[in-house]
Amino acid sequence: MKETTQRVIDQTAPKHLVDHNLVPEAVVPGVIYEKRPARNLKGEVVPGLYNAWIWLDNPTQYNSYTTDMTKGLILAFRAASCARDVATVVFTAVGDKAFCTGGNTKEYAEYYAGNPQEYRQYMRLFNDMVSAILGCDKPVVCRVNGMRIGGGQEIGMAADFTVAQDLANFGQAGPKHGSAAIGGATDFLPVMIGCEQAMVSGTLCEPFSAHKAYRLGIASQIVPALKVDGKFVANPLVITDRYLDEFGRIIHGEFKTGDELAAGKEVLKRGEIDLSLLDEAVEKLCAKLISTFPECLTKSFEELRKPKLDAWNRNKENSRAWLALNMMNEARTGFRAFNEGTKETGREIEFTDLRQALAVGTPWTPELIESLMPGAK
Ligand SMILES: CC(C)(COP(=O)(O)OP(=O)(O)OC[C@H]1O[C@@H](n2cnc3c(N)ncnc32)[C@H](O)[C@@H]1OP(=O)(O)O)[C@@H](O)C(=O)NCCC(=O)NCCSC(=O)C1=CCCCC1=O
Repeated sequence: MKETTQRVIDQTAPKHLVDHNLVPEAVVPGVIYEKRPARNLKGEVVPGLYNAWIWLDNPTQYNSYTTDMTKGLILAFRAASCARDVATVVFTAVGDKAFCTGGNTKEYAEYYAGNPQEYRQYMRLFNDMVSAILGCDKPVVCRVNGMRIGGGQEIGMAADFTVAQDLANFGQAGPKHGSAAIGGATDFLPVMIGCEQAMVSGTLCEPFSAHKAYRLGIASQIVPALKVDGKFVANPLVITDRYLDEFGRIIHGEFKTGDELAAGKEVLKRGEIDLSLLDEAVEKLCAKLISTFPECLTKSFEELRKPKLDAWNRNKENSRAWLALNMMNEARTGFRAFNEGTKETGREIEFTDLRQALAVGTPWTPELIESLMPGAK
């Protein structure tokens, strides 16, 4: 820093700063709040400036968020938002398998199933968590370290930027597990990728590869993460070397099938995952962001958030009410099926059995739900 600027700081900066945060410090298991020194475009540390790295830390359950973790995230985003010395928030998770696969299905199945008034309270926290991301006073970069599914995709899309390692898949799970993707996905997806592809993602629950997410506009950058024989290679399970098939359909970013897939799996087995390029890309983006006027940057991202924020604010209260009541039947069934099922029995219900029962007017009774559980005779 120039000496003259330092002198002005010494003479005019207040000796005591008012704390605008709600709580002095929040330590919630499952969420890590870390301040890392910010770097400039040359990669040098900038003294006195930081990026707040907010980590989901529940890797054995694919970084799904529990009720306590939603509280931790609200507080962490609030802390980062208020911290004068924090320039950018990096929102990420521990490990290389998952960024987040949404709400904790064990908690959903064992506590909230059949308990709509409790789930309604939970949804207040969930909504506040999404709003805390969308309302953060700092730009938010989602560092996608692994799959981003269900509510994980929703809180990830609430961020301003998505930078992903290319083995990560992106998608929704709701209609397969007894929910609707109305925790943000139905608000954000149409404005981010258009109504048709949003419909595909939000209803069919077939994940997009990172390459497809990048092409459609869910991610602004993807980087390779698999190292084979010391060299980074693109996700070998995905078509990345050609754009069109013989009929002119886009196949770039689609998952490989058949022999090509089998060969891809062999490559995957031989490799090791290295997220250093992901970290480099995230640091570079953070460096670009601090190389701007702070208020002009803030005004810019506040305006650019509006299409997502408007849709979210329009729908979030109704969505909360609907999701609470849905815990009485479809969520109660779907989340229990995922929680109680196994690889052998499957973790989803036989959807056509339920549809056949409802088609002849069968009411939702505990017996109907039991009969639908995977493995039920
Ligand atoms: C498709 C999957 C994401 C990944 O599948 P796969 O790669 O086959 O891994 P699994 O063996 O299924 O998972 C590994 C272990 O992690 C546990 N796990 C995974 N996700 C969760 C979760 N969300 N909560 C708790 N535990 C989870 C899994 O049980 C495995 O552990 P185990 O001990 O059993 O070996 C697949 O995992 C999957 O579909 N996961 C569930 C996705 C999901 O349904 N999420 C909730 C969606 S709904 C939601 O998030 C909502 C948000 C707010 C609004 C309302 C709402 O519904």
